[in-house]
Amino acid sequence: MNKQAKRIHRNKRPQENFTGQHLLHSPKTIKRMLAVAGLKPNDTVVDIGAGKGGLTFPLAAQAGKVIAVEIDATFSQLLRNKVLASESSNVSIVQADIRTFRLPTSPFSVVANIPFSITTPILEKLLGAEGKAMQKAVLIVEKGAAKRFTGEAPRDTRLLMWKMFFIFKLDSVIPRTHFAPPPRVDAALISITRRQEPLIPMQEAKRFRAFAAYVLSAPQLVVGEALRGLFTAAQLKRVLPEAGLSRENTAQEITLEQWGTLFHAMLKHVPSYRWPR
Ligand SMILES: C[S@@+](CC[C@H](N)C(=O)[O-])C[C@H]1O[C@@H](n2cnc3c(N)ncnc32)[C@H](O)[C@@H]1O
Repeated sequence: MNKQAKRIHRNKRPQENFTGQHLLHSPKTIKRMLAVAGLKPNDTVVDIGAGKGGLTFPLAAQAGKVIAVEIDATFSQLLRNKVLASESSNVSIVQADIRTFRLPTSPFSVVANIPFSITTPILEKLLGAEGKAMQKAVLIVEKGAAKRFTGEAPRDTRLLMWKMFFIFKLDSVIPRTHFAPPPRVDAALISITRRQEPLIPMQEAKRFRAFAAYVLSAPQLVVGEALRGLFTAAQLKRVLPEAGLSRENTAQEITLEQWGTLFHAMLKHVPSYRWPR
């Protein structure tokens, strides 16, 4: 190694912990997660990234069945030993990468302190087609991500699409000191609950996202203008009041319910060859 390489090597920051092994050691936070989850004795719950079982065993005391998915071989073995030593016959340990694990096909919930670095792939999995049996997720995520997911009127079309099917709520901020070792950022507890009545049909998710991208391509544009390429002037006169919008509202002000109404209006009134793709 030459001098310069040596200097770079010495100055390098400690390697980022991509497996996010920040174990939760706060009984208060665990209790709060259980309260938000509101599990019933017959429920199936998936613990993503079970670690040493800080959440797994409290979950097993409340749910019918717990599936604990953990990528780390040492943690998985430790969990198996804990299951053998305990009375928790309702816990299955699966050593796997959550990204390739097959989700249950009958109704289930998720309660987990997930590795922050794969938050998006986890949400894509849970909230997409594979997660069609997922009823509710109670998750610890990075605080910044939690604020973004639970903010009003998102401009991110994927998040907007998810919100047609799920209600996102910020529960509480969790200080980094509740984890060992503490992560570099604070965390937050969120819940994601499947809507009883989705705002748009499930099979239209992709089409909705294209519609949202079209309308939000200029978020500060007033809706009358943003929708002019799709609806005729006469249609807009009826559609906007139906959605509770005035011409002066901007595209970024459209609420979730209004998105649903506008999308339904497009399906009903606009010929399909003009739908955004
Ligand atoms: C933030 S820790 C949570 C551990 C435990 N649930 C707790 O709260 O104490 C995240 C856990 O996810 C595991 N993990 C990381 N990447 C994973 C993946 N792709 N699939 C499954 N588990 C993963 C880590 O090994 C770690 O145990």
